[in-house]
Amino acid sequence: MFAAPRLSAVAKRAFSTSTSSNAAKVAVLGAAGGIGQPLSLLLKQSPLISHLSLYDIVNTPGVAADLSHINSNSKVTGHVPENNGLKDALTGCDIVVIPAGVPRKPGMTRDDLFNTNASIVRDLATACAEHCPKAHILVIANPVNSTVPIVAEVFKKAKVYDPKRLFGVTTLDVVRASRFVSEIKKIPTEDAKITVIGGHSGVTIVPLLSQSGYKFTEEEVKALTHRIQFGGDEVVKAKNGTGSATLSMAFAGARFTNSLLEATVAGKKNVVEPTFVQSDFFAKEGVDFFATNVELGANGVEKIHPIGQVNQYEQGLIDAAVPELKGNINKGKAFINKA
Ligand SMILES: NC(=O)c1ccc[n+]([C@@H]2O[C@H](COP(=O)([O-])OP(=O)(O)OC[C@H]3O[C@@H](n4cnc5c(N)ncnc54)[C@H](O)[C@@H]3O)[C@@H](O)[C@H]2O)c1
Ligand SMILES: O=C(O)C[C@H](O)C(=O)O
Repeated sequence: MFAAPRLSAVAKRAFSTSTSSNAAKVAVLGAAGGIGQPLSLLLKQSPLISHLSLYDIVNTPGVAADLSHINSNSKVTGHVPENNGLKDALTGCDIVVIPAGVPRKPGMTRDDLFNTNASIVRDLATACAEHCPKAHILVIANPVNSTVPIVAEVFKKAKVYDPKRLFGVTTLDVVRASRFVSEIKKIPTEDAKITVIGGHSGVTIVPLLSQSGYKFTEEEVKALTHRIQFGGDEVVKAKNGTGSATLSMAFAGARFTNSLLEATVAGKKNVVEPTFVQSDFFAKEGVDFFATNVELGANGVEKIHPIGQVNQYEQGLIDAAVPELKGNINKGKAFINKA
């Protein structure tokens, strides 16, 4: 059973007066996949979506027909590549969520997915730049540290890049951090708000436990940090060759999409989510994308929150993350800008 999305009073008000002008067209690209299906189910419950547009290279007509029987108010359409399917899926979109791409198997890093997923994301981004250049693009496909710069470069080439509208979805890292800390501290998850910064792979995932308001032993900090950084591997190992996190990712992807809808469609203020966006914290080191808490507004990124105070251990984590991030980001950029 999937949890219903959290609806704020603002979203409920928008629902009660729902018209097409205060609800959005949202596309999910890769909608028939392990993440795509449960994510689409969760999004079907949003009163802030008027049209849920599902695209995949296979099986979306069936997924769309199934979801379309749910008696929430959004229309659902399914699209495959034939007959201009991608164009129809994207035209008029306000938000595009991209979980299209292959997942890891045991023994692989996220970077090992680059060879397959870079071209999938490039081609989908090219279509977005053409058919919905003003849409907010939410990238789930791994390696996020490289696929987000790929989308940026494609949009730059098409002269439609707006850094306020491009997001790497790193929500799963804070969802995990909250759950893992709540288990150790025996507190409700809503009281375990953990800031996670950096990127979305291994050592680039940097939890700032010192900012949580809780005290941890040195041993707890090391164990928790490792578990948050490598939480994805736990799932990949347990799934034993059949994929990576899908259900928790769908939950996290829906949380981020719903937050963006609340900020962009319902006009809610002070909506803050962690996300991997263009930012200049480490521009001097050649790192122009970085995940931090970001306030979302009508046009996407409203305000990038500062990293805040970190302790010596966390500074060491940041120092390890930055060069790795630089390599991942440059790899994505080079893929688009190669001769
Ligand atoms: N950002 C994160 O936190 C996070 C978390 C979990 C997984 N992921 C990543 O999300 C991606 C998807 O994972 P999954 O488990 O859903 O995989 P999956 O294989 O179950 O689903 C991927 C879907 O993408 C579709 N697809 C492939 N090429 C496509 C194209 N050109 N256009 C449209 N659709 C296409 C496939 O047909 C498939 O239905 C992976 O890259 C995975 O690593 C990211
Ligand atoms: O671990 C993976 O490959 C998928 C995802 O990035 C995750 O964090 O679960």
